Amino acid sequence: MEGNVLDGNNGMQQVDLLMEEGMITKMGTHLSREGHEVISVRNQLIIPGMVDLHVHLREPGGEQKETIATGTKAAAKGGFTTIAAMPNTRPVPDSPLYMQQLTEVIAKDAHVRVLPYGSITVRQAGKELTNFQALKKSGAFAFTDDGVGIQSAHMMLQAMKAAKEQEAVIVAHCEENTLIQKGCVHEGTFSKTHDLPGIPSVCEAVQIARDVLLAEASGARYHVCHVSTKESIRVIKDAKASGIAVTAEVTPHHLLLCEEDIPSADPLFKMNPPLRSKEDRDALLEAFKTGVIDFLATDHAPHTEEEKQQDMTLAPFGITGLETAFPLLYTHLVLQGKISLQQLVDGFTSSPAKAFQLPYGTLTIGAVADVTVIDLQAEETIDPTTFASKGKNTPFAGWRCKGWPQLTIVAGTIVYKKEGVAI
Ligand SMILES: NC(=O)N[C@@H](CC(=O)O)C(=O)O
Ligand SMILES: [Zn+2]
Ligand SMILES: [Zn+2]
Repeated sequence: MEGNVLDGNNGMQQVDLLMEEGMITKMGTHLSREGHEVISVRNQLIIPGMVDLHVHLREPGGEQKETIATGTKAAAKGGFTTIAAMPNTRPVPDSPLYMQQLTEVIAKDAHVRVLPYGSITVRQAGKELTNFQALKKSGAFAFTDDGVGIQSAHMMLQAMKAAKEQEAVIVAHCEENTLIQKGCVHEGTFSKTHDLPGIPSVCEAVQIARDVLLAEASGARYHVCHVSTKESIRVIKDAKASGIAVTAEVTPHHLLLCEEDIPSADPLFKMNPPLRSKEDRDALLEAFKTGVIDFLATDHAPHTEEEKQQDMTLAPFGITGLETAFPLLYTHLVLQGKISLQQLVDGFTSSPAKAFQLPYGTLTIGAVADVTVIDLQAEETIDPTTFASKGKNTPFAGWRCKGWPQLTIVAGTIVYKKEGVAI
């Protein structure tokens, strides 16, 4: 393969990549082409295969919203080669049996690498810890109850102790339920003008503050999902300064949108955590640029059109993200001069890999041949009807973007090629 390589670890180079048996075996200029199939993408950008550690695939139990087949097809189309699947499915992967059943479907149906999360508590009900050792043995990559916050400090401490024993990361959706009454949007100007129940910023930060102290007490590795408020950033920054092993992610929608961008009580703008204030959005961008927030994750959360046609209070939380993440951030942050291309690429490759000690997200000799090719010039309008995902629920329909993935390679095998692309 030949082209311009931008790697979070190694910068931009014009190189040839040799892939053999799923690995990168040589990199350099003027490598011999003899006996090899040549993929020439000279005017395009080659980056490490992208990593998204926060994806809802919905299978088992929610196949009307998404399946492992459709969700991973969407991932491949979005340039992702490794994704981590959230456990808020039915059943929840809270036992070795359910975890095994899940890994069997992944082995059979997935178009990209899928790392399944095990749940922290049985049925994600917050009452009883799962068996981390048994779950890890049957394939759990890390532990989370994403979709709900762990309400009990005692439960979270037990979870962290168990995770430390297994050298696994605790991944947390932070939301203190006693501070919310059926909220559906950020408690702020939009909730007031539309008379909708709000979700206050403090319900997130208060749980992160509790958890970083528990992480310190237990010595566990702790990761915060979808950070949305400036107060959360302050807590994470202080915890990092104190040497606590915490990392954090931010979604494209929280970097690009705020409550002022919600045109009406439209459920396509309803997600959890909600779009916050402009100050929160700006603080998130700054935190990502300075490394207080470690990496990017989509929180791809597909739902059916019927579900999203209900009113703002009844519709489920969540928006799709896999197929639009790179073009959105490239066009509306990189091309606007708000972050560098390197920061965007790192955020979806080397940074999540580093935070979770995964052997992906880099193009180096001996690494797995996970590669994504992007055309930075190609310009298209986001059209949900063309999504590979079953979930068409995006607030970004109609946005014009550059930087569309053209080719996605997992362990040396092409899993996505954009229609009409010559290689
Ligand atoms: N983010 C969302 O708005 N929804 C997620 C749950 C979650 O990530 O908390 C979902 O499963 O739909
Ligand atoms: Zn969540
Ligand atoms: Zn989620």
